[in-house]
Amino acid sequence: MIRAGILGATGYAGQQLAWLLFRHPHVKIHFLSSYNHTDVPFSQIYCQYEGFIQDLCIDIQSIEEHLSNIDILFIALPHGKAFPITEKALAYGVKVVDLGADFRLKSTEIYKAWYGLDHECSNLLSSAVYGLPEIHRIQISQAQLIANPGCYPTASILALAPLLKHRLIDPSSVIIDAKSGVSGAGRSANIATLFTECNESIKAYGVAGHRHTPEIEQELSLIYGENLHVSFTPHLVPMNRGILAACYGKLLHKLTQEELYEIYQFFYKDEYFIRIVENLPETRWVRGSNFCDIGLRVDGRTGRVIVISAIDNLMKGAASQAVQNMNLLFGIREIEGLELLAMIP
Ligand SMILES: NC(=O)C1=CN([C@@H]2O[C@H](COP(=O)(O)OP(=O)(O)OC[C@H]3O[C@@H](n4cnc5c(N)ncnc54)[C@H](OP(=O)(O)O)[C@@H]3O)[C@@H](O)[C@H]2O)C=CC1
Ligand SMILES: CC(=O)N[C@@H](CCC(=O)OP(=O)(O)O)C(=O)O
Repeated sequence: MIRAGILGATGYAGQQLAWLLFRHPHVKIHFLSSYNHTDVPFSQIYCQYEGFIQDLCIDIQSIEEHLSNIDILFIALPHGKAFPITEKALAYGVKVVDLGADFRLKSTEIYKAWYGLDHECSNLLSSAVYGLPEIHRIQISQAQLIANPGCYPTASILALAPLLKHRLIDPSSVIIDAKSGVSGAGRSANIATLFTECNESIKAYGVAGHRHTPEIEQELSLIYGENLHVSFTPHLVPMNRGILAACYGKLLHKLTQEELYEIYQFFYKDEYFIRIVENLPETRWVRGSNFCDIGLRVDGRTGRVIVISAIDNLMKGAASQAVQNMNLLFGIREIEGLELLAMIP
């Protein structure tokens, strides 16, 4: 059995991960940790797990003494909180999957510019692998430290990768217009995510400055083979879960929709979790699952292609992608524990 610990299990991403690991046939949860709910049963914080996950949440400060008893540590903490514990866990030979952003960006200057924090573990950045299995599968399987991607970057990169890999669009023309459910903002109290502040309303935020922009650019530049910039605008929509990304690019050659569908189907032909769909994706079709659904349309009038992708931000955008990465790290079936997950329309 793989012995796992979760730091930040009481957050939205952490609790979703706890449930996936609890049901995983090869995993035993060794500890769940919390910042504000120490010694409280997990099932009292998330009552849907009553009768299943009864563990007491341990104090985040005390987890060092548990490192010798686990094989993998999942970190689901706010940005800037993963540094010291990651170093300690790796020193114990524990594999680490960080669901936050602390190891996603390869440049410490870019991290500082977008997160406003000094990077405390620049020595680990060259060995950290960006955990998007459909793009970096081999590197993930050989890594010790995985930087689990952000939710918007997961949806955006998967939607645009075939177009940029095959150089089918002008890289300077890329626009990503994305919408997220409110759980993407986490469980901590925040006026912007109060029911009355975001129900029955849609708003753009982080315009021309959202911190997922450099993450998307870093990964799309790698795929394209040259540095590129994107315009990325996220929106908060009044639903609990889900991300829908509409990605635009100017086609460099005349291609029909059918030809582009064939290119996408071939690009993702071996990917269980990517579904290329004729009907445009909707968040309800991927809710509770690790799927990323992708559909597209060619606008012959403007010469643009519009690719739409949908994921569940707490699943493929966070927890189930972390499990997919763990499966690769331990050489077990990539879809183990992730197939037939409830899809709740
Ligand atoms: N929500 C999402 O859709 C996604 C989230 N992520 C990333 O996952 C990580 C967790 O996000 P999410 O679950 O949404 O966040 P939440 O705010 O819901 O949870 C944060 C967790 O961290 C703990 N915590 C809060 N403050 C501190 C602190 N100062 N020091 C140590 N621990 C602290 C909380 O403990 P307590 O409950 O006891 O307060 C809780 O367990 C973040 O890095 C986020 O960016 C990534 C992709 C998607
Ligand atoms: C709706 C909402 O607020 N979403 C979050 C993104 C959540 C995510 O993917 O997070 P990390 O990069 O923080 O891990 C945001 O825009 O900041």
